[in-house]
Amino acid sequence: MALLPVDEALRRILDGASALGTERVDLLAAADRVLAEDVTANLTQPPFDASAMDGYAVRAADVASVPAALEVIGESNAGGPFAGEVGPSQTVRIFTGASVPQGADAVVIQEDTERAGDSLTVREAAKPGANIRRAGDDFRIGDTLLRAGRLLDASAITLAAAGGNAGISVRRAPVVAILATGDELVEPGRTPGPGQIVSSNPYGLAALVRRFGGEPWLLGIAADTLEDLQAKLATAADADILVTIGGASVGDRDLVKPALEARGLALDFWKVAVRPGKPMLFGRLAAQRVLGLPGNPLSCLIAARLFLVPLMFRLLGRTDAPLDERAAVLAHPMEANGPRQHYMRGTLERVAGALPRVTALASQDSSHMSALAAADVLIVRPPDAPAAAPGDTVRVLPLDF
Ligand SMILES: Nc1nc2c(c(=O)[nH]1)N[C@H]1C(S)=C(S)[C@@H](COP(=O)(O)OP(=O)(O)OC[C@H]3O[C@@H](n4cnc5c(N)ncnc54)[C@H](O)[C@@H]3O)O[C@H]1N2
Ligand code: MOO
Repeated sequence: MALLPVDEALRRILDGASALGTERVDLLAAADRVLAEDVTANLTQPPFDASAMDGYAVRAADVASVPAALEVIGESNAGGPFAGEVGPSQTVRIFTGASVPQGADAVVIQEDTERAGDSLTVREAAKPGANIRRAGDDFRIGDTLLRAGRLLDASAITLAAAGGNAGISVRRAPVVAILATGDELVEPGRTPGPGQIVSSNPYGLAALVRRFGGEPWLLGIAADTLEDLQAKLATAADADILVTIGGASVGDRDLVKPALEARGLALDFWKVAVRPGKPMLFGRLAAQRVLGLPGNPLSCLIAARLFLVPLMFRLLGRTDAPLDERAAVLAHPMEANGPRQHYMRGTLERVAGALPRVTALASQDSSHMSALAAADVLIVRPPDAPAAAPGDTVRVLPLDF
C-alpha cells in the first residue's frame, strides 16, 4: 500500500464520524466538557439599572454645576433597594451593584463628595448615565449566550450560571480504549527483565485523551501472540475508539493488523506519509473506529495528536479547529525534507513585534521522550519541502498536551 498523505488520512478517519449523544451535567461538572445545545438566558443581566460605584445617586441636572448641595434621603444597598424616589436636590447613598432609585439618572463617586449628616456637597459634575449599568447591558432574557460545540471554560460556565442555567447539556465523553502490545513491555514501577522496557505510551495517551475531553480506558499489555491480542481486543468492544500501540510495522511479531483483521477489521488504510508515525493503520470494527498507532513513543503521541484528537473533536461536536498551525521564523538552516510530512520537535522563542523564532531540537529520534518533553512546538515540514534558510517562515503546531 502506498503512503497516504496526512490530509487524506485525516479525511478518511473523520469520514462519517458524527457527534455522540448528550447528557445533562450540573455547573460544577461542566468544566472542559463540550456544549451540546445552545445556552440561552433565562434572565436579564443586570436585572435593573445598577450602580457601578460606591457613591450617591443623583439627578444629573442637580450636579451640572458644582459644588452642588444635596439632601441625603436614604440608602440603596446591593440586595436592599431604596423604595422611594429621588426628587430635585435630593440624593440617595448607593453602593456598587445596588439598584439606582427612581428619579436618579447618575451616580457620583464617593471620593468626589463631602458628607455632613444629611447634607452632601458634590464637587464634580456628572452626566446622565454616569456610573450606571443599564438593565440588560450584559444580556437580555432569551438571548443566546453560548453556541453548541464550544468548550466550557471558566468564562463560559460563569456566563451560563449568570443566565440562570443550573444544568447544561454536554456531549458524552468518547471512550478511548488503549491497548499496548509487545512481549518486551512491563508496567511502570516494575523492574524490566532482560530485553524489556517500560510501557510508557498508554499513560501519555491517557493524559492526552483526558486533556481533550475523552475517557481513557487502559486495557493493559497484550503479548505478541494472535491469541492474546484477539482476547484483549475483544474486551474493548464497547469503546467508541480503539487505539492499539505498537506491532504495526512489518516485523515478524507485528501482529496487530492480522489480529484486528481476524476480528473483522475493515481496514481503511495502513501507512501514512508522516514522520514520525508512518506505520499507523485505520479501520473499523463494526461501528468502532480503530487507530493502530506505532510503538515508538513520539510516533505514538504525535500521531495521536494529529489523528486521534481531531476524531475526538468530531465525536464531541467541537466546532473549533483541532489543529492550530501558526507561523514562525527559522533560527537556522534546514535540509530538504523527504517524502513524509515531518513534524520536528522544536522550541519557540518570542520576538517583540515579529513572528516567534523556532529552533529544531538536536534529537529528532522518534523514541526520545526527553526531546518531546523539552519541545514546545512541532515544526511542520511538508513532503519534499526544499532546504530552508535562517529567517524563512515555517508552520508550527503548538504542543498543547
Ligand atoms: N523494516 C521496517 N522497519 C520499521 C519500519 C518500516 O517501515 N520498515 N518502520 C519504522 C517506524 S517509522 C516505526 S514508527 C516503528 C513502529 O513499529 P511498531 O509500531 O511495529 O512498534 P513496535 O515495533 O512494537 O515498537 C517500536 C518501539 O516502540 C517501543 N514500544 C512499543 N510499545 C511501547 C509502549 N507501550 N511504551 C513504550 N515503548 C513502546 C518498542 O519497544 C520499540 O522499541 O517501526 C520501525 N521499523
Ligand atoms: O514513523 Mo516512525 O514513527 O518515523 O519512527
